[in-house]
Amino acid sequence: MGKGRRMKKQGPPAPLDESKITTAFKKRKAGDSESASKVTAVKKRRRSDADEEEAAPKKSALKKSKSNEKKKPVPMDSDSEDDMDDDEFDDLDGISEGSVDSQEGIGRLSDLEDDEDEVDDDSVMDSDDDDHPRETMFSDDEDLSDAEEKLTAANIEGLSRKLDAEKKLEEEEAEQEMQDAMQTNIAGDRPDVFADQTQPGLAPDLQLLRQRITDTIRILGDLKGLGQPGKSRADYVDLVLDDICTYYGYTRYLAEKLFNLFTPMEAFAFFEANETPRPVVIRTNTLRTNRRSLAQALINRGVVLEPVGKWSKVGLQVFESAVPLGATPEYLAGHYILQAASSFLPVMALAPQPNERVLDMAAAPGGKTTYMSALMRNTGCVIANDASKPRAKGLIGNIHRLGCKNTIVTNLDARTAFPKALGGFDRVLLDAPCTGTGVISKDAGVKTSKNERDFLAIPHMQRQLLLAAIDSVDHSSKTGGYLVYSTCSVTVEENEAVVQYVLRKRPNVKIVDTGLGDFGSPGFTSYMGKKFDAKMALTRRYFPHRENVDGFYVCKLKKTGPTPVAKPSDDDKTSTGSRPARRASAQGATTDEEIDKTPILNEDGTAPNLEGGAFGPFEEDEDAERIARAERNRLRRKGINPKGVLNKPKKAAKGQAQLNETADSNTAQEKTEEKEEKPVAEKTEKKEKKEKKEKKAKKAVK
Ligand SMILES: C[S@@+](CC[C@H](N)C(=O)[O-])C[C@H]1O[C@@H](n2cnc3c(N)ncnc32)[C@H](O)[C@@H]1O
Repeated sequence: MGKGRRMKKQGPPAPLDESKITTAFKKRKAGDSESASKVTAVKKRRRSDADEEEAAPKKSALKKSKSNEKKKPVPMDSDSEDDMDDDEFDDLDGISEGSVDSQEGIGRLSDLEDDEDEVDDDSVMDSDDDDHPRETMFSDDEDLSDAEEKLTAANIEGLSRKLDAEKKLEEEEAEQEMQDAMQTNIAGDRPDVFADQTQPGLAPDLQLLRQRITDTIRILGDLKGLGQPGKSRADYVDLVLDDICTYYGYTRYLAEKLFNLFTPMEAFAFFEANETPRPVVIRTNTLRTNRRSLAQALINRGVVLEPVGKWSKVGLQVFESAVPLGATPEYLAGHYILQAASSFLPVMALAPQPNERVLDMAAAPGGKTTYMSALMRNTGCVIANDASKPRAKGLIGNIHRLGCKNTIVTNLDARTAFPKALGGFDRVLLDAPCTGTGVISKDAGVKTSKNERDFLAIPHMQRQLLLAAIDSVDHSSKTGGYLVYSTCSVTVEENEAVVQYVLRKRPNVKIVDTGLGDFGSPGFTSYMGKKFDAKMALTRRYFPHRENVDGFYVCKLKKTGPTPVAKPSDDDKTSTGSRPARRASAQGATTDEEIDKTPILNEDGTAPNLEGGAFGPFEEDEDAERIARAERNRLRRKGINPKGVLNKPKKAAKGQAQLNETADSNTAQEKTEEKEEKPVAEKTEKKEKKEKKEKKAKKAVK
């Protein structure tokens, strides 16, 4: 499967099978990928030239603008909106809608108002029966398909027949090549992957390394048949992990964590997918235009695109562009935003409705805020919060550019600000700061920058934020009462484990269907011996190698009852209380009068067991102890006696301080603001080493 072909469609793929993965093996044979993409680009160019000839009468108007333009691979100002520079947003501040009107192509754009009846109906709804997945939420998309298919046909006509034939041929060749390779490998009955490949003084031969990875993975799939006598599964896993680290450049810690999420074969496909960029996608801003008009305008500028897939009514996948997508008049006029396809999903799951009161807890740079605002048709109110001031500025830039008028930006730490400052929302989105293991193709730095400490500190912050999110929802909302938790990470610690934690702390929430249909895979219901809530299967996971989108996790929760008003001592940790209750307190009413005391029952009608922390505040000590335990284990693994290194009485407090600091800065999105902090034990180790050195030096002097 070539890169271009993989980018062509983003719909739900067939379940991953071995043949797909073996094709992936082929794709990244040393030096292949670049030439493959070039070939694809050339093919596309050829294809679109042919298209132009075929569709000549239809496209005479388009041809004029296109004839002298040579198609180029999508140039952009940034990979996606999530990665935009603040400067870029600042540049947009001075641009008014009026000023854009004088620019090229605006004749078409000014017609948009007449097209009101054609504006894509991109509204989304909650599932009627929360516990049972709806048939599909995408069926109404089909109404548009006629018009859009014509448009797409004008743009990418000819992609099909000729390409299909080429594709078939390529696939047959690939299959044959793979078969040949497998035969060669299998022929020497049990491949000896442990034979030393290194040549003294030379860097590892990447091709040999790659071959050994594929061999080892194959052996792991049939250890009995292909394994060497005396070698265990652990030996092979150890070897393949070492090779993965060398070949792809991961730390051993992260490679192992990611490897453990999949079968060895699938893990390889995941690591491979992280080496290639995901398709470029733009989201139509339906506050300003509709997808058809936008596509037409961009086609006129030489952009090759098509609808992203049946699952979205507003997404356009861009294959090639003669112009930078972050600088077209349509972009500047706010007709679209560069936004990764998977980041549409949390908003679609939340399904904000017109006139609701919605909170976006961690909103910058605003891809999801502005989508929510569009779904609400600029009615109601979206509170868009972000703890980072520079990022909040970018958020404001996007809100202005996209014409969102129902949005208020706040710059608060959502862990403590909500619901204290504001609460009682109909819906809350928590698109949490995370380690970014789902977006390694965009930020390869994640491969080496995320360590054990991050995987404790970041989930710690995520748990705090999610409790605050739950407490900010009005369970009695007539239209909502929902919240969505999402991350762009694929690790269990940041996803299912966080949700499991809040289910224990807040029996007044339950997991409901995301409404995202079959796209993606169900969340894990167990992992490494840990069992999660059975409904965790209703949460959705998205992977680069399965859906060809950024890795993402989406969980939708419904608040079923009030969060009791916090005890005064709890207030500073995590404030709680529903809007009616807090309003009552503010008005001097006794909370007894106002609080809905209807007991929250289990699904089977029995009373829940509230012992062991239910409705408790966020437990700092519990987490600090968790961190300290992990630190002790880490030291033991290194052969260091933790007792000698860690100062017991101080460690919890230090661990906590360290946690909070890390949580503030150490996110994938804020990597530029990251501070280098050394863990307590590391610092102590260094100090000890320094002292030893000094002693040695003194001895030497004597
Ligand atoms: C994944 S990004 C959000 C992306 C955004 N939802 C979008 O679609 O464009 C996470 C954001 O969380 C913010 N953040 C980190 N800690 C926070 C906190 N304690 N309170 C609020 N926001 C926080 C970061 O500044 C970052 O912008």
